[in-house]
This record gives sequence, C-alpha cells and structure tokens, in this order.
Amino acid sequence: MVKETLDAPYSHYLLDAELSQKVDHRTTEEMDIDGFTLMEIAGSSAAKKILQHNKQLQHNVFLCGKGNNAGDALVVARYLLQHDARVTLVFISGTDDLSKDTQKNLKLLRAFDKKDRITIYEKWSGFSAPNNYNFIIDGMLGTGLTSDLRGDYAKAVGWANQQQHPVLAMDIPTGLHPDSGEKMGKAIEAVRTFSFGGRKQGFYLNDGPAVTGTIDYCDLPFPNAYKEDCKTFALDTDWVSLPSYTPGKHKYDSGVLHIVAGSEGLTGAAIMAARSAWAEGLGAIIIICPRGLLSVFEHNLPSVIKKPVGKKEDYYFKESHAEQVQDILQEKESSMLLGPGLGRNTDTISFVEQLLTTTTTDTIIDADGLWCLSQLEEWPKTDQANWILTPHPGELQKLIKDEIGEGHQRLNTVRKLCQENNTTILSKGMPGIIGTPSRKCYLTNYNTNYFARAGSGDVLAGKVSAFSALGLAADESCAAALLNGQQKLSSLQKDTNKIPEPTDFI
Ligand SMILES: NC(=O)C1=CN([C@@H]2O[C@H](COP(=O)(O)OP(=O)(O)OC[C@H]3O[C@@H](n4cnc5c(N)ncnc54)[C@H](O)[C@@H]3O)[C@@H](O)[C@H]2O)[C@@H](O)CC1
Ligand SMILES: Nc1ncnc2c1ncn2[C@@H]1O[C@H](COP(=O)(O)OP(=O)(O)O)[C@@H](O)[C@H]1O
Ligand SMILES: [K+]
Repeated sequence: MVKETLDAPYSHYLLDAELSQKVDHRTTEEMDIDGFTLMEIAGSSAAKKILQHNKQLQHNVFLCGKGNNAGDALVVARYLLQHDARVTLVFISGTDDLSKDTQKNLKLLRAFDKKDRITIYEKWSGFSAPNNYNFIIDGMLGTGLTSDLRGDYAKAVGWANQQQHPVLAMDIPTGLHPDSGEKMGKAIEAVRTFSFGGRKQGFYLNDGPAVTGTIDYCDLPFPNAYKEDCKTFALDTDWVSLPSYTPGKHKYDSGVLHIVAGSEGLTGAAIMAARSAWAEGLGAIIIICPRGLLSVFEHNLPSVIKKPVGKKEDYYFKESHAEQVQDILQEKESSMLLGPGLGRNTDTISFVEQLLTTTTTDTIIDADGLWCLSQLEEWPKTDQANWILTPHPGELQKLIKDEIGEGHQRLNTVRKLCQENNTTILSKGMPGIIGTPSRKCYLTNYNTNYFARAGSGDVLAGKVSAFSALGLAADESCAAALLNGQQKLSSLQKDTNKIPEPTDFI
C-alpha cells in the first residue's frame, strides 16, 4: 500500500451537486435542522461578510430564481434592508412557484420593510435597473441547475456580466456546473462567491476559476461525517505544511536523490531539475548519465556527484546499462528521478523497461521517462516501488493512449489511472491535479498558467523528487512541490512586475 499523508480540513472538501444535495438532505432528515434554518444561516453569514467590507450600502439588485438559491439571496436582502439599504428584487420566473422556504423568506422580507424600500419585478422583461446601486446579488440558480441557461435566465446573466457593478454569487455563479466547472451556455462572472456548507468542485475546473472570483466559505451545520464520501479537495497553503530545512549529520542521511537523465543535446532538463532539488537542502544528488555526457554535467553541476555508466562513446542510455544503474541505486537509500532529457531511442525505451522491472526505489517519472513508459504494453512496476508520474496533458494522453479533455474529464482520468496502477500522479495543467491510489484528488487553486514556460516542469520534477528524497509521502511531495512554486510566484508578484521565469521557481 502506498502511504498517503495529506489530510484536508473539511472546509477544503470539494462537493459535487450530488454530494451537496445528499449532505443537505441528511442534515434536514437525520439532524432535524430544517431547510429554513440552513437558509437563514447561509444568507446571514453572507450578509455579515458583505456588511463587514462595505459600510455604505445604499441599494442592491437581487436577481432571483425560484429555488432555494433565491431564498439565500432574500435572507441577504433582509439583512441589508435592516442596515437601511434599498433593495430591488427581480424574479426571473415570477413569484408564484417559489420553493417553500424561499416563499417564506419573501413574506418575511416584506414584513420587515416598513419604509417602502423594496422594489419587486415579477419578471425579467420590464426590469429597469435603479440609477445608483452597489452590487448585483446573484440568487438565480445554485446546485439545482439541470440544463443550459436559456430565455430570461440567459438574458439576465448577459445583462449582469455587462454591468460595471460587481456581482456577488450565492453558493455558485448561476450557470456554472457544480461538478464540471463548465458554463452551461452562459454563467455569471462573479467577483465573489459565498459558498455554503462546502466549496464546489466546479470552482476549480474548466471555466470555474474565471467566473467564481474570490471564494468565501460559509460554514453550515452539516455533520462532517456526511462529507466522508468526498474524494476531491482544494490544495492550499493554509493546510498543507511545507517542509522546512533541517541539516543532517552526514550527506547521506539528509536525503539522497538519484537523477537518471540525459542524452546528447538534452542535458538542460536534468541540470534544471538537479538545481531545483538541490535548493531544498538535500544531502546528496547523484546524477547517473551515459558516460559520453559526463563533461557537460561536470561543467554545470559542481555540487552534484556524477556516476557515469557505459562507455565514453555512449550518449544515450541503452538496455545494457540498466544493471549498472541498478547497482548504483542499491548503494544508498534514495529516491530516483527518471526521465529528464532521456531522449526517445528504441534502446532507451528498453533501458527504462529493464530498470523499472527491477527497481524497488521510489521513482518519480517525468518527461521522456513518461514517453518511454507510454511505449510499453504494460507498466513494469514492482510492488515495492512507489511511483509518482508528472505528465503534462499531452503526456497523459500518450499514457492512456486516448483523448483526454480538460478539467473534469482529466480529473476523472487521473483518478482512475492512479487507482488501477497503484500510482500517484501529478497531472500538470490548469488546475494542477494530484491523484492518489486511494482515488483521492487534490486541485490547485491558483493560476498555474504562470508556470507554462519551458523549464518549469523540470523545476517541478526536481522539487517533487527532493521532497520524496527527504522522506515525504508521494502525495505530500507533490503538494509541497506545487505550493512551493505558488509561494515563490506570489512573493515575486508582490515585489516586482517581472515576468516569472522557470529559474525564479528554483
Ligand atoms: N444545500 C444546502 O444544504 C443548502 C442549500 N441552499 C441553497 O439552495 C441551493 C439549491 O437549491 P435548489 O435545490 O432549490 O436549487 P436552485 O435554487 O439552484 O434552483 C432549482 C430550480 O431551478 C430550476 N432550474 C434548473 N436548471 C434551470 C435552468 N437552466 N434554467 C431555469 N431554471 C432552472 C429547477 O427546475 C428548480 O426549480 C443551493 O445552491 C444553495 O444556494 C441554502 O439555502 C442553504 C442550505
Ligand atoms: N508550482 C507549480 N504549480 C502548478 N503548476 C506547475 C508548477 N510548476 C510547474 N507547473 C506545471 O508544469 C507545466 C510545465 O511543465 P512542462 O510542460 O512539462 O514543462 P517543461 O518540461 O518544459 O519544463 C506548467 O504549464 C504548469 O502546468
Ligand atoms: K447563484
């Protein structure tokens, strides 16, 4: 069994529509906390947060559907009304067919209004926006979305997205699919989303990051146990602890990494990866390379130990080198990074197959190592070796020998592949996805496109390998490596306008 150590707090569990509804249903049925109470808690906590940031609210426009999402918006409206703000409500499907709790909240809102501060539109046509207002509150659709937006819903979303006024979404931007993060025809572009009782998976996938804005998690009294079926989590520096440097007694007891890499003209990747790993304070890095490339590594990596294999005239790995490499690996307890710049010679594919068939060392496979793996009928993994694969979308596609879509489809592919092969996968892209053998997946929540420059994959592979060599479990090594980059990116963005370069992430 591959040891997994990541343990996300419940606030970072990502719910899909089914789990959201199940948790809600169980809470009302088994805990006897009724839907009206949940709505009050959801709406009041959103209202409190809105009021905290905006003392001078004069007038707000509430776009409401007919389900419970509209009820949340009406609770917010009541609290803002109590703070003397005017309220304009637009019911896209009228008010005849509102859900029970939403109907009750409309009645309550009217009863609270002693100064005629509410204007109500019973349909979209005829709505005319007030002259001055602060926010548009989106309470049209939440997790009950079942089809593409059409008619007046689509019109209202189109209107809201064209306004200068910021849109605050209740639970999820209307039109965003809670599971896939795809726009169902159209979606509200929110600056802020108040997420009730659980962040939604769709915030992190496909169009999600572009339309969700800042996510504001609002707790609801859902028993944590009801969320246990969740298998998808948001990665965040607020709960993943990044390893800090502690010096060892001896170079060989403070993390040893073997890097099996290089072929003629392709030595740069291994150099980047080695520098990246070295920066994390490893005791020793040992590059194993074809002997013909020794001088390149001697020249570029003075702190790294080199162990060349084969003959002077070997410029790429051959099957016959596998045994020698295996012997070197067995000298020290270590992790191995296999792949940077290996090239794609047929003989190198056989070398990779032979080496993986025999090794029990924890192995990170990147770049050409993944390409070689994709050429094999079966993955030659020994039971003892933990693998971490770090494919970009193209490499992932090669590995599964099939098309992968972005976002949600990639998430499902990674989950399945990890379980079937008892492997950890760091799938690069937007979002970055870590998949584990137990089917758990972790999604990044920052703009990974800043890393889309040649070389940052090598830096990332170096970090994953370094943390593995330092003794972190596979899932934690991947998380620490991704977030290490995120932290460097945010301090760079704070300090300068410099366009980030892969070397900045070392
Ligand atoms: N899950 C929970 O425990 C809680 C949920 N609350 C809120 O309730 C929401 C879910 O409420 P509902 O299940 O009533 O669902 P919604 O409020 O999302 O709306 C469902 C209604 O919209 C209609 N609809 C679906 N797709 C449509 C489309 N494309 N165009 C037009 N109409 C469409 C449905 O026929 C149904 O009548 C959550 O997102 C959240 O905002 C909160 O009140 C607090 C507690
Ligand atoms: N710290 C990071 N956080 C999130 N994603 C990252 C990070 N570092 C690298 N990446 C991902 O790795 C990709 C680059 O890897 P890759 O395409 O293999 O590049 P190369 O092999 O040229 O170095 C980026 O587009 C990004 O998706
Ligand atoms: K909404």
